[in-house]
Amino acid sequence: MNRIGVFGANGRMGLALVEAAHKNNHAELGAAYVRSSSPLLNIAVNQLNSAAPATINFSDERSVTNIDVLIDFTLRAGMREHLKTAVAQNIPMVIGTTGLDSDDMLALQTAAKQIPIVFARNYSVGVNLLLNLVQTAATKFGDDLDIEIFEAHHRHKIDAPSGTALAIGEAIAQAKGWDHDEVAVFDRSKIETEKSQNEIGYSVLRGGDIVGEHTAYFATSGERLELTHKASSRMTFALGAVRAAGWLKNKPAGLYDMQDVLDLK
Ligand SMILES: NC(=O)C1=CN([C@@H]2O[C@H](COP(=O)(O)OP(=O)(O)OC[C@H]3O[C@@H](n4cnc5c(N)ncnc54)[C@H](OP(=O)(O)O)[C@@H]3O)[C@@H](O)[C@H]2O)C=CC1
Ligand SMILES: O=C(O)C1=N[C@H](C(=O)O)C[C@H](O)C1
Repeated sequence: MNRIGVFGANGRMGLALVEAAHKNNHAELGAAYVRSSSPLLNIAVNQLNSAAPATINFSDERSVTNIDVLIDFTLRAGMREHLKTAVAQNIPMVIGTTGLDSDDMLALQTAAKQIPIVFARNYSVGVNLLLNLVQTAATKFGDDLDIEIFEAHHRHKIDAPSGTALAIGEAIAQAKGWDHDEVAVFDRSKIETEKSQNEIGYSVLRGGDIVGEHTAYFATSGERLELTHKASSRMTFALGAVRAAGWLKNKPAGLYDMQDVLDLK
């Protein structure tokens, strides 16, 4: 049995991960961690999610013991602290936190020299298939092509564009042989020229309880292809992350992603 420890266990994804780990036949929820200052410490997890085991209380993230894989879906600062814990204790890690900067990515790469890490900006099967489909679309149209990415999420999401939108854009840039940082356009309000075809435009909606929607548009003269993924439950991401945790056990140190887990490369 894979004993899973979930950081940020009181968060939206944390509560879904706790449930997914508990329900998985090959995994067991070992611990549900919250910050050391949290008022939830020692409270039963199933008071917040009735599908969680009655036997596990929220515990202090500084006391990680007897865990096979750690999962982190928190925020940048939390992820950095949790990464240090995983490296210090030599525990494999699954990370879904988005909104990371280049320094955070460097920290992930450095840590992955010592422990195996799966880092994915989306743990759904559909989005990981989409990452391959957009590469085909980007290369099969001619040069007369405009590429745009739209994403929509719930009102609580703080990073924008979403990690998934950026992953889609990076996959397209890679297929086109472009440097993503040079072709990404996040704001057109100050641009007074026509759109270049060597760019990837991003747009964002935040509202209500939208779990996560992404569309890549391939618009050419005379036709338009729209590739859309819609997540309708956070449990999709949580189940994917628990699947990644099972895949990660006994893997050598290295930085992996969900396409490795799903054998989509
Ligand atoms: N890769 C994927 O498939 C998916 C990724 N995500 C990503 O997961 C992340 C979490 O999303 P969501 O669950 O909606 O967010 P929530 O705001 O609901 O939860 C965030 C959690 O992180 C904890 N946290 C925040 N900062 C710290 C810190 N410095 N130290 C320790 N713990 C901290 C919070 O604790 P507290 O309550 O005490 O502040 C809370 O438990 C986001 O980055 C989101 O984009 C989401 C869905 C799918
Ligand atoms: O914050 C979310 O909710 C989500 N975040 C991820 C992202 O930034 O792409 C994945 C998913 O779309 C939900």
